[in-house]
Amino acid sequence: MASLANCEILGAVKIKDGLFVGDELAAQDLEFVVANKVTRVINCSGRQVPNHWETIGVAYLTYYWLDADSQIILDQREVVANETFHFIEQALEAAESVLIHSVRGQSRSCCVLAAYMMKKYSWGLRKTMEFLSSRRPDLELKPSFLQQLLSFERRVMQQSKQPFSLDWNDNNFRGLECEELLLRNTYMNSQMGPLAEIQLEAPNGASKPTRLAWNDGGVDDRLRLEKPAGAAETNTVVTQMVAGEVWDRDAEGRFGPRGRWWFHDVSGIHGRPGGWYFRDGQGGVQAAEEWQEQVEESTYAYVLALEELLSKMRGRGLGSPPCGEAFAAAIGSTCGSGRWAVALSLLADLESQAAGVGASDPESLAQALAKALAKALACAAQGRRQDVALGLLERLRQLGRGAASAQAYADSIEACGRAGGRWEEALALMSRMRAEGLEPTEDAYLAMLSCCGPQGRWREALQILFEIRRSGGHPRNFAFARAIEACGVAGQWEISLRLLSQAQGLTAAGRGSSFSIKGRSCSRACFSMAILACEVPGRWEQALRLLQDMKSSGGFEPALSEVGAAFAACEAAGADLAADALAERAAEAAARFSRSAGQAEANWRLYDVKKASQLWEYIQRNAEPGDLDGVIAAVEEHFSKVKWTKVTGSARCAVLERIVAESDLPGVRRVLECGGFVGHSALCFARALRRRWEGVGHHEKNEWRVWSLEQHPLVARVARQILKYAGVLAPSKFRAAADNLVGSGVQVIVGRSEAGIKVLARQHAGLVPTIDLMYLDHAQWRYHLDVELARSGGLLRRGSIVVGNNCLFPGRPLFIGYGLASSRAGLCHFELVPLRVEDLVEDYREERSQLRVQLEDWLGVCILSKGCDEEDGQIEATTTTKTKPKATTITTAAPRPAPEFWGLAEEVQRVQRSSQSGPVDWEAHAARIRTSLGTLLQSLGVEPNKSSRWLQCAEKGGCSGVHSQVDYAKDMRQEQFELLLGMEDGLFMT
Ligand SMILES: C[S@@+](CC[C@H](N)C(=O)[O-])C[C@H]1O[C@@H](n2cnc3c(N)ncnc32)[C@H](O)[C@@H]1O
Repeated sequence: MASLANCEILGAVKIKDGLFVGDELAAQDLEFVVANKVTRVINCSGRQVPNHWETIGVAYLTYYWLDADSQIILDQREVVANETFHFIEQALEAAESVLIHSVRGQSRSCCVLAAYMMKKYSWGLRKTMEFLSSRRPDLELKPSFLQQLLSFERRVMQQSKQPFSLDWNDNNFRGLECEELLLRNTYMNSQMGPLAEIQLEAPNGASKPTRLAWNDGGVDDRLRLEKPAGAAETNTVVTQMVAGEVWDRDAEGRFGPRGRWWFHDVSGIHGRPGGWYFRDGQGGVQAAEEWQEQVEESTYAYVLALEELLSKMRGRGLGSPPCGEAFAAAIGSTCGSGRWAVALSLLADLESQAAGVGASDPESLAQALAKALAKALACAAQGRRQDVALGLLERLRQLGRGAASAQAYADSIEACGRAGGRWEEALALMSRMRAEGLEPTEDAYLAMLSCCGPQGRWREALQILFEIRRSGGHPRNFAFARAIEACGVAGQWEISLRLLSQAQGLTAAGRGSSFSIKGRSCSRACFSMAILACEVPGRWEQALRLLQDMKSSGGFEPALSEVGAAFAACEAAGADLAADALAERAAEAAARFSRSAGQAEANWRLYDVKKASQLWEYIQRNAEPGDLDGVIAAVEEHFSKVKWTKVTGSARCAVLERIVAESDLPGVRRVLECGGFVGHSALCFARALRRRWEGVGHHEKNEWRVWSLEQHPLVARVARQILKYAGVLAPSKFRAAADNLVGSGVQVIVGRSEAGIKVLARQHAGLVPTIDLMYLDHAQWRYHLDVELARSGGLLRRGSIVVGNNCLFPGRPLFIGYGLASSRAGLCHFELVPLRVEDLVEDYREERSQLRVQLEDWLGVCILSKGCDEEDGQIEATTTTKTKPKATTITTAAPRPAPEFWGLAEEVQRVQRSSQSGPVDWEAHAARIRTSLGTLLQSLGVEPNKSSRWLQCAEKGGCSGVHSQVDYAKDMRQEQFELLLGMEDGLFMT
């Protein structure tokens, strides 16, 4: 008999009297609505399905949710749960009916329905889902909705005054109200029928009888369980059969109760042998290492399965080795999927078992614990959780008997690197490892080099190359690439080039490396790092030659970063010689090169260049030359009405201009911006600076300046054209340094921000700090690092203001973490300025079409309380000249973002990366990051400052012109980021 689970259910399904759940067909079925007296509808898919019957008086509660894992349905404050609950109850009290629908009626709507049932009857989630799936066997809740329901269950249980019913057989059903009793009986009856059978189909479609096949034939042969026969074969049929209480997907991917245990006849999933198996009392087999794969999709199933496994293990006293091993594997898979809290509690559990008196096999428990700790440590390193990793290493050391192995140290060193190049701690680990009699492995050396490279620790990096050789090994390309990077960052370009030729010899000898750096092969990375090493010192001839070698001898097509760095090297040389002609020639050389490199063209982000050029044409058509206000208005009009471009936008610029206008004395006169793009923010700075300084006092004192750093040479060229058209481009022979002002204006510096800052700092050496306002609007990883570069390079003073854009959307968690850490260290005052901005994002449904959304963003504002102009033990003087004031550099360790911020940064990175290759659901991302950052900040007692002094711009009319009002987030319900599609232009500011 075909199981009901195989049926496709169309239309509405009755859950109980007066309550229906359905799909889009049900939503438009007037006959159904009238026949069932449906007077209220909860539309969970307002974007996809219109409110069909509003016009005939049906009341709607509409939500614009996506059927996506990132969608928040059940918010922590229970706004949605309460709203829907009362909406349903009101209809039922009036003996009318309610339809809850989405597009397919299987996920969003069922999530709302489940929350209602749980609240109404005080049922646990499992029981509710069992009931719902008896009514709607094709239930297919998104895993994250289940997770939200799980949290909802916890909250409701805490608040509930009456006991929760978790099971159909709990004893309190006798006292049930008539309605609930009816539901119980309905459910029990449904279990007598065909639903009890779960039929699985073999891949060829033929029905396959369920069968348990133990790989060891039931003889408890661990070896055969570990590596079953046929494990190497691909496409081996995996029979998954269930009996009991665990919820999971079936072979067709349907979610439902699949019994009390998973039984895998695992003879290799896609050719991948299974791992450790846990054999339960009834002879079931749990492939613990397969968990992650199996349950990634379903956190709920995961947690249930884990609980089940644990209680079984506890029941059995964890006595036998397979249990301990399975425990270790479970911890590994838990950490691997980022469920730290679960993993750490598992570890604590295992530790207390191991420490317990009378464990039946303490030796194997200790081994299992060591294995679990090591596994968790490796996962912590991958997850950039240095804090967790070092804690775990310590616990391994305490276990003794070599538990803290060389690999554990290597993983810990890697964690230091991944958590932001914490090379000092990594070095300390290296020495401790040696002190404990452990020889560093190749992994440890490579991890150490990964710490040193980005931090410019070139001496340490060379020392490691030397040690690898001394220990009889051969440094591979990976090691060379990192060492070349370290030398480059430290300005040792000549050593970088020498190392590159050694690495090339290595590749020629066939001793390269299979590793990769940022997705590129290491031999390619060696070239890349060497070209970057030429950027700051302006070694443009070498850079261009390397580009050629890279292609001719390496066979690699240069990408944007490499061509851009060569270009910037040319520009830096041009700037040094104050010769436009040279810069022009260098620019041509780089552009010619990019034209000849097919792949480079693709990587050149021509899309950005095209948009920038379109904007430039629009400005020429719509603004007069020399009319700064007119040019800014044209940029903003183009942004809001014609095409979205990644400019700062007027709401944010209003705040920036206000900062320039109203900053405390001595005031903002010199601005450094990272990420100039077409110069929109630079234009706004120029306008505010002009207003503040021009016409004030003696003309020499009126000068102001903006340095705009932009890595994309072709975009930077467009920016120069626009700035020139607006009449604010600095004269061409304008020196970058601040000591020799010869007029006000904006100077565009081409190249990576870190290079630009170093060039400025070098030219500026020996002078008082000059940057009054630093604006960060480029790559998220660079925000805090560039502030530190500017600070340590002597560019920032006490009272300098640093503003980071996009802190909430798309998110700059590291900058927030850095701001908070600096503020705690007494180095600055930090605040988050909330803004409600309208943005256009590309619609994920129709590629390249645009979606207008209103969303919240935060500007992170740091006001330095200590600059590099201050004498205090942390600062050392470097140079003094007769005519110039003392210059200083800071030698203290930079404040670092706390580890929790790194995970969020990864998340932002993932989304930004995927937006480069395809459409992204930005609204869902906005909602997710709002929740995660909000929760994190709440735990730190921080919240955006709604009464920030920088916010009242529009109200005061302080920043005239095109700005519309800055309306900041007051009502957090609005954070659902409703679509403003269909709203009239001009209603919201841009
Ligand atoms: C959001 S746009 C800046 C918008 C600009 N502030 C405005 O209002 O028009 C970011 C720009 O940063 C540039 N960028 C990204 N990473 C950079 C880096 N490390 N150094 C310099 N520029 C960078 C990108 O090429 C891009 O043009």
